[in-house]
Amino acid sequence: MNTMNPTITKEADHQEVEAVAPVREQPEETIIEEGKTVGEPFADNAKFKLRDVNVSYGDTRAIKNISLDVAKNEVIAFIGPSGCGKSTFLRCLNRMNDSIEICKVTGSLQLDDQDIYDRRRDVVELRARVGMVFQKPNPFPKSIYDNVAYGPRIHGLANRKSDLDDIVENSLRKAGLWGEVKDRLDATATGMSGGQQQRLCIARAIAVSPEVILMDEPCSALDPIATARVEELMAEMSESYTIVIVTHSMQQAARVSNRTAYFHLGHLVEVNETNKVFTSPEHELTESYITGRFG
Ligand SMILES: Nc1ncnc2c1ncn2[C@@H]1O[C@H](COP(=O)(O)OP(=O)(O)OP(=O)(O)O)[C@@H](O)[C@H]1O
Repeated sequence: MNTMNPTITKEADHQEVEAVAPVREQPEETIIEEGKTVGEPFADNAKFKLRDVNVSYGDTRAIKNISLDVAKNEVIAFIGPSGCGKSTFLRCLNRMNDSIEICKVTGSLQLDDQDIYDRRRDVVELRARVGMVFQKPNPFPKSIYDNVAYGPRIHGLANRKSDLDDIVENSLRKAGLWGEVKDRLDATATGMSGGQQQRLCIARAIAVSPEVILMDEPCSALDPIATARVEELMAEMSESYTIVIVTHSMQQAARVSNRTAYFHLGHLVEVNETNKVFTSPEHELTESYITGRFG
């Protein structure tokens, strides 16, 4: 870990980030010590142990020496201005960055004390354990039933049709969708409303019995009613799953999460109980962001 000899980074240096995603009234005088996060980034019952994580796209550093634990069965929200690295960091947790050729991830990333980036690791199995829900609902152009049954089929989770039927029904129930679709399971999923499609994608993730669900701005394409439904669902799901959510909405982070992590230009500035982050943040950058001074 680099905290013994932290690199001092002046934030005005990072033109490449600002060029892509302009951040208003960046407090330029604020110095962030690389690898130094204020608050409570570590947990006793860690599901993920992430240490000294760096991510680059070619020559551009997007994640700068971040260390964080994600606790079992917590809901942790990643917030911060556009381009600060929230999605990049989230995608490390189930190796979704693997498909980006110029993306290089270094550091120690462990799930249940096992290296996520071990060469021998089966990435398909990893992504079944660590499921993902994306910003835009992305159901397959198949029936509602087949969308949910797809994962269990390829992972061999059901031997008989009746087992598969049970998995589909249970997953749709957990996603709060069963009542709305039980009479039209053969209808095509792309004909559903956006909110229903997103809950279908959650059902699809749940169907392979994941331990963790990563959510990358899951409500940004939804109206307020559909958003409220997904947030209710997250509260129910948090009893069974560890949830990591990237959100642009501070209100959403405040409503759904136990802990909040504030990212800034690739640094993890602060991690604390959500209530503390929004009522008495420790770092001046967190305070500036949550009070709307920039971002
Ligand atoms: N595929 C990619 N290739 C090159 N650079 C990328 C790629 N994806 C992200 N980046 C860069 O990495 C940095 C972090 O981006 P990232 O999308 O992780 O930020 P974010 O905080 O999730 O942003 P937003 O809130 O706008 O979604 C940005 O400078 C971005 O331009």
